[in-house]
Amino acid sequence: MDAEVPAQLRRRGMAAATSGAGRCRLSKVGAGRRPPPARVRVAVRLRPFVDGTAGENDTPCVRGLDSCSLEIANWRNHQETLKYQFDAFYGERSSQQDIYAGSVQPILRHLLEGQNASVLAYGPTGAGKTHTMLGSPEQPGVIPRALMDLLQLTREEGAEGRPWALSVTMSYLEIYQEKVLDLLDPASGDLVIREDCRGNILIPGLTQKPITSFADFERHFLPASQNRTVGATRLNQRSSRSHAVLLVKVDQRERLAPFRQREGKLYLIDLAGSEDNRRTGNKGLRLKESGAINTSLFVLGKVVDALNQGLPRVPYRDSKLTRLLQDSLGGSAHSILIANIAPERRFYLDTVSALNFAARSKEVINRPFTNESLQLHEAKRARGPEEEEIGSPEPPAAPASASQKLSPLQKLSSMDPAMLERLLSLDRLLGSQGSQGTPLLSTPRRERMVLMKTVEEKNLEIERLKMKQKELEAKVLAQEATDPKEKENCSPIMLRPLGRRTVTVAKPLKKAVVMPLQLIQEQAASPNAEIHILKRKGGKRKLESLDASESEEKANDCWELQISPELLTQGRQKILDLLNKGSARDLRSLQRIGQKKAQLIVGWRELHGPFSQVEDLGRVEGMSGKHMESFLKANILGLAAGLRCHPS
Ligand SMILES: Nc1ncnc2c1ncn2[C@@H]1O[C@H](COP(=O)(O)OP(=O)(O)OP(=O)(O)O)[C@@H](O)[C@H]1O
Repeated sequence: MDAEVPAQLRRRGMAAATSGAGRCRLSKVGAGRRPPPARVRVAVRLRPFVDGTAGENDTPCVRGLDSCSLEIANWRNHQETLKYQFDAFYGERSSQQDIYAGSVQPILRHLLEGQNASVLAYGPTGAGKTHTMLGSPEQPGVIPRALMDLLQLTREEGAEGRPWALSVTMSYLEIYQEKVLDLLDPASGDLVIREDCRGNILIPGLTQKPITSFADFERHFLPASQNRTVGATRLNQRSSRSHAVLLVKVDQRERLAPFRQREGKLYLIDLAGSEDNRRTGNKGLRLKESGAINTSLFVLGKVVDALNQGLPRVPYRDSKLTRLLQDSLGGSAHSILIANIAPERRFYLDTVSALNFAARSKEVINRPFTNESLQLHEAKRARGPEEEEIGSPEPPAAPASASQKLSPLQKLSSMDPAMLERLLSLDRLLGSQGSQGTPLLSTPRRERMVLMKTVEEKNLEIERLKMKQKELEAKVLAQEATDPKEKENCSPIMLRPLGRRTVTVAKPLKKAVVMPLQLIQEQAASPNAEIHILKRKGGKRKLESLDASESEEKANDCWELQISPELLTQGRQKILDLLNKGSARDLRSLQRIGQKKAQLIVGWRELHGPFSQVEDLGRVEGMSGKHMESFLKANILGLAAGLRCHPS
């Protein structure tokens, strides 16, 4: 959320909000009835090109099809688009009132029935979350509109002579790096989330301010938002790197016997922007923040998925955000997730991942959108402007309908290489999920199991082929090594555990020389054998004695060639098994893997399924190319040495 709340929101925002809220259709109904379990509804909002972002020929890479679906260009096949289906889709011409009236206002009445509700704005940075939630003085968003409506409703329902007395309080907090911080009392530090015996979630010590009017709300909300601004300036973009949570509680007390009490909670949440660190290149604090953001968004995805699929276990406790929302997501609570997306081509990847996060279903449509755009333009010209107006029955603010003409989609063929590389890695990721582009998170359980099994079988097949190839290579090289001419220049390379102090080392050969298997086994039987690596000096090769660290450095470039293919494969397999089956604790037994990395690996595995090869580890957050290299070297050499000394 942009921390700065426009000053005019105070007056103009209130007036504008009133115009929307004044026609409030809320009513207090069905109190006391047990409601059916509610799933999380998902809406997508596409923002328009904002000032200065559209190039001369810029067209969106995503467009609405009707009030529930949209399509996005498929970068892999320009003749296809990907169609996504949601509970609601709001196009670029939709107004703040459309989103509020269509997706938020209907759930507010449940608060007066003693039920909870939540509205979450999700999406990449700059896609319009703050605009949707807070808005501007001219276009107030969900927060001012909902507050205006709720306050008006509670005034009416709690008036003298009515059976219930109503009161409203507000709290405002942020979740930053898994810490719960009170924005109404910034000095209070990290707060604890607790659950009472009835399953209600509480934050002891969190400030609650009674509010009876919108002016009251602003009096508390504006300075609290300023608190966030200070943090944002100091910590660089902190505002978009925390989840901002506004909690509004409606308490009801019956005026006459039996003096019942009810409480309804409304969470209005501007989530931190979702991002991919491999693309942003985040380091240090940014990386840490991103880790926390991605973890909590990932858990939120799992929670929404579990609720919508009716799974028996919902992983609320896996992050502070979902723990806080435990009694307001699922059960009898009413929740709406608004995924915000941007039309610009540079956001294409973020848009695809936001849609995959939010999607319940997706299909590929054979639609050559570039041709279609042309036809549309031509048809437009042929029809003339008047006809075009008549042919567009929807009011401008309404979501796109199937009958409406579709705007042309952005051509993705002229994509820059960096973007292409990012897409390729996303594609590999989706490919490794065996999903053919279907988000695994949103795939029904049985289907998911079948997919996982297929992927596993394919991976095994690949592994078998790889091993065969290595064996063949080893055979060829072994023949070369025994060739008398070659023998003059080469001597077998031996490997010993890294811990040895004195070793005989030479510069790695350009040509790999792999010992015959038999010889390796003989050497393995003697654990004290030294490493013999040839070094070329002055055109001749000679053996030199160096200490272990120097040998490690010298052998850096071709360490894999120093190990027999069999040992290499076994070492890799051992690491792979550990990566796929080990707990976070087991994973820490690997070199270069600390507690945080171990947790990230477990998280990645839960999201994407098993690693198909050790190199997949590079997809885990924080595993840079360099880190991967040293990880592989340290672990494979160590394990291979262990295997050689203790062959299983
Ligand atoms: N529907 C919209 N109509 C007009 N302008 C919009 C719309 N959505 C967003 N914008 C504008 O786009 C810009 C970025 O939007 P916004 O700040 O809401 O993004 P955000 O997702 O909250 O980003 P961050 O995560 O960095 O806070 C702002 O200038 C905002 O006014």
